[in-house]
Amino acid sequence: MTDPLVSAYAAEEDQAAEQSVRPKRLAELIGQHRVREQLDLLLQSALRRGSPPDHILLSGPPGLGKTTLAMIVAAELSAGLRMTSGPAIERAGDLAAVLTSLSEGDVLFIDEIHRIAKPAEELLYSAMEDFRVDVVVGKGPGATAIPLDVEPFTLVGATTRSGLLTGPMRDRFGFVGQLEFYDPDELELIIARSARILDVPITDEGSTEIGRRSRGTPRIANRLLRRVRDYAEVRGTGVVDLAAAKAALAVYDVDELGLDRLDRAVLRALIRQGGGPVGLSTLAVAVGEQPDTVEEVCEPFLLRTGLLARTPRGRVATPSAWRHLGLPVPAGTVGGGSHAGGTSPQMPDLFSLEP
Ligand SMILES: Nc1ncnc2c1ncn2[C@@H]1O[C@H](COP(=O)(O)OP(=O)(O)OP(=O)(O)O)[C@@H](O)[C@H]1O
Ligand SMILES: [Mg+2]
Repeated sequence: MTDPLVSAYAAEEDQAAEQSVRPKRLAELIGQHRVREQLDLLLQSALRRGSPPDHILLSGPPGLGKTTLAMIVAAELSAGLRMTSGPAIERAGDLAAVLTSLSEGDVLFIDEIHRIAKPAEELLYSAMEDFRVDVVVGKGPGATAIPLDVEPFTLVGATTRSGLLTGPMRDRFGFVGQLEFYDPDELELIIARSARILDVPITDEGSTEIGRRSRGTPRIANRLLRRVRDYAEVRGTGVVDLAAAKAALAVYDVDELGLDRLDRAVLRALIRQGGGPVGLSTLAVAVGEQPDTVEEVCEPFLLRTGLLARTPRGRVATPSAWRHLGLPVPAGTVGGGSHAGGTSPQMPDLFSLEP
């Protein structure tokens, strides 16, 4: 099972806690400079023209700010916001009801848009392109399609798996923003900001330590801040400082790189196979998880930190992975010439062990 403490997926506790610390405007957003700049241009020009901007697709691993950005888009446009998700739209009729009730200029946010049902997806195409939907009334030979107008709106779609989107769907977005993992210093700023909002006393060393162990993910950073605060209140001085951060993160089994139990299990499974290559489905079985979770949540971060590499024949553990787990790097096994092309297994850690 995914470790609830460092999992990038939102737990129930997060949902309430996240509301208060969510940045509300583009200017408040920390990090994601590229997407922020691109969105700023898109929204400013739409505001000047006085018409809704192109449809926006946001993609990236869980917890990096897709929902936050969707809310920001609506706020920057001073537009109404409707929120739904792919899995919630089971029938085309569900979607038609949402679409025809939109007001001019509204932002419609569809989370997990890659999981929308096929008939609904096709309805969405015509709504996105022509602001029109055909609603089928009746069944069998007597069924008729009634064309209905949809007010001009902006769709903001979010996906953790842009690779799963169909071509026609992807083509209908005028802007695709790819969210990236955050650097430790950006996470440090996010933690300091959240601490201010939550009225948690914190030192610079405290936010640095939590930031570099937050797995590149603001959701995890905010969650670890709450856990270290608990520790500081119960066993420490009440201040989130370096000592409290180190002690609390040890209690919660968050390692030096912020890897969670599943990340470590993946690395161990690879290493048990001599470092790989191991195929995704075999790897998923070995760690008792869904292949989707391994691919969506674990791999992006392990790739980013240079602990895992993808090769045409499967996933391999890099020498950094062996070292991270405290194991000697076997000569010639990993880091040898076993996989052609791709990333060099010798590449340095992007997140080094030292701050
Ligand atoms: N750039 C940022 N600056 C400050 N805080 C951020 C930023 N991005 C995200 N956060 C915080 O991280 C939390 C998670 O972000 P959000 O819910 O937007 O992630 P998500 O990408 O939608 O995740 P999921 O894929 O699970 O839906 C938010 O509560 C927000 O407070
Ligand atoms: Mg979200």
